[in-house]
Amino acid sequence: MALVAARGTLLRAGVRLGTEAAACGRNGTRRSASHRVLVEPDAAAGIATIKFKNPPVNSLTLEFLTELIICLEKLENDKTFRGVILTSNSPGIFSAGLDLREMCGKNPAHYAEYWRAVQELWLKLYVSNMILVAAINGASPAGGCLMSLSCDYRVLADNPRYKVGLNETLLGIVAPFWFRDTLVNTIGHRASERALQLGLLFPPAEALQVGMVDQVVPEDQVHSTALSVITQWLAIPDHARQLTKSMMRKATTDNLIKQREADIQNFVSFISRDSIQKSLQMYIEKLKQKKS
Ligand SMILES: CC/C=C\CC/C=C/CC(=O)SCCNC(=O)CCNC(=O)[C@H](O)C(C)(C)COP(=O)(O)OP(=O)(O)OC[C@H]1O[C@@H](n2cnc3c(N)ncnc32)[C@H](O)[C@@H]1OP(=O)(O)O
Repeated sequence: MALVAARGTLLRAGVRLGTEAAACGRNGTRRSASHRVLVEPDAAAGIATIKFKNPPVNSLTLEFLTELIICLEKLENDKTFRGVILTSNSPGIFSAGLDLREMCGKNPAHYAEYWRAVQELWLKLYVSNMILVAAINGASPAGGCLMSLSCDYRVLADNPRYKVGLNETLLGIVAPFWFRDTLVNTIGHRASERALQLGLLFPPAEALQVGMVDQVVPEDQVHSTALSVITQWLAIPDHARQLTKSMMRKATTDNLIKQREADIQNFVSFISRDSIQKSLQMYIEKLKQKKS
């Protein structure tokens, strides 16, 4: 049902599915997946690199989310690809997380459609049968960080400006339980409690220390490191690795699946509150003022 909704959004957005299907195909040459998602397939290696291309900051707009979901689904169904690297086409910004404009000044039906797409992306990433490695080549707050936490391994470029973390409280909003669970599963309960309450954004050395990322490497080695990690993981028999991943992660995704509609309703009523709308607007203003 979610994918049908996602396809509906794409068609409304004027994205041609035929073009996108071709883009996630198995040719060894670089192709453009859609407007916002580039896929570089290496069929011989069984690895595809997905590059986010939603300027200026790769924020997760509904259209971008939808394109990512469909692209991941196509790769998942194409047995050529056993590993995927997620990275940004614009070094400096991995992803600014959820698009604030999707959560501001819209109607409840829009918020519901948007949140369903956010849930769907997380579900696709978190229990993917493929090996997912995040090559984090830029800042990655909130939803951007969630995407990387949903991968199997994270490589972060060593640049003090590239902070990662779930900073929702700084916006006056609350990370939902499945964001929390993803973080807890990665860095443990105590570190998550502190990070979530304070909305901490960790620079590379701290991110490594707390376990938000698995490796910090010089900026120009992020992709090659991700590639060599995937190559190591590819040596493990797929069925054993996949069943183990599922055993580790399924309870967390089942928890959302069984209360998915309630989670959407909760998001819609929370985000529609006047006080939350004001907080978000103030935050957007602060981002604008930072420039002037
Ligand atoms: C019950 C559950 C309820 C709620 C849960 C909701 C969960 C939400 C999770 C989220 O993901 S919320 C989003 C959190 N994201 C952020 O806090 C990131 C904010 N952005 C930044 O910190 C910075 O923009 C950056 C570090 C990513 C990049 O910095 P820089 O390169 O200096 O770019 P600018 O700040 O100048 O931004 C350029 C441009 O982009 C706009 N923008 C930035 N982030 C977002 C965003 N998340 N959504 C939409 N638009 C964004 C920014 O306003 C600028 O726009 P201009 O029009 O001024 O050019």
